[in-house]
Amino acid sequence: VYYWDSYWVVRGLLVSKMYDTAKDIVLNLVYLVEEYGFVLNGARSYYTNRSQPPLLSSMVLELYTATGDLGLVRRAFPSLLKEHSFWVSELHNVEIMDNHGRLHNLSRYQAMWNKPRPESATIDEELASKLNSTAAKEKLYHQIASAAESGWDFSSRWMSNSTDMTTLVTTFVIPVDLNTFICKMERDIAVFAELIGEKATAELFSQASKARHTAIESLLWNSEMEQWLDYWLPTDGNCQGPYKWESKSQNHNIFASNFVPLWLNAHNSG
Ligand SMILES: OC[C@H]1O[C@H](O[C@H]2O[C@H](CO)[C@@H](O)[C@H](O)[C@H]2O)[C@H](O)[C@@H](O)[C@@H]1O
Repeated sequence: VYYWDSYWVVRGLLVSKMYDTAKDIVLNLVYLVEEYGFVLNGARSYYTNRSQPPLLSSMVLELYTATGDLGLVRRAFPSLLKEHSFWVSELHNVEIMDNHGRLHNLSRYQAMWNKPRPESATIDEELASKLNSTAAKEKLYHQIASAAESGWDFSSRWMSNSTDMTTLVTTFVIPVDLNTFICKMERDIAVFAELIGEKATAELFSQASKARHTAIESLLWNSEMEQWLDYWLPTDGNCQGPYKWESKSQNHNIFASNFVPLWLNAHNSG
């Protein structure tokens, strides 16, 4: 099982009316949250240091929409809350102040790893051999694993120099797609909370989704290009923030991820 691949697998299974199989995949992912606190990149022991683009709530929603299985919603609900905590924890959260002095919270990818990926150790060591110090190599391994968490391994999206993989700076990028997925997760949790009668939680997550939507529109939207752009933090900092937003820090390159807010329709319903 791979995390974000499962989203499309589940959609395919639902189209094929294989509801039980789709549900079992979702329950496998729920189990990973129960066991590890987040959905692993994949169900293998060497993937315990990172997740992947968070689409579990979307899978639960697709299943509920197709089958009306409220039992599944109840079963998955605590895990969705737990997964949300993981994505807004100190590890992933960054505070940025906009031009009007308003503080926003957005998330970035960050693996808990600074060694070669066991599944691709030779490739990673070969790349790191271009660097001199152990510290520089460990930083590179950390950035490689974080890029793997993004599911975009490996895109120039995460590189300061698009032709040199040793310049990966994944953890310094605030990604459009990740924040859209979390915004949708918050909206989905609000819907589920309403369904199971948890009014206070529904209100909390509806507010959280609106706040992230505002952050995405304030910091990532580019009105001249009419698309959302990844935002780059200064790579010489410690990445804790709060950072002061600067228009020059938006990445003006065009990636499919710039349009993810359209795909999820997150721009309309906040
Ligand atoms: O289709 C599964 C995934 O395949 C790619 O990434 C995976 O393989 C990498 C190398 O073995 C590994 O380091 C990474 O953590 C895995 O996720 C692909 O880039 C992913 O998008 C995809 O989900």
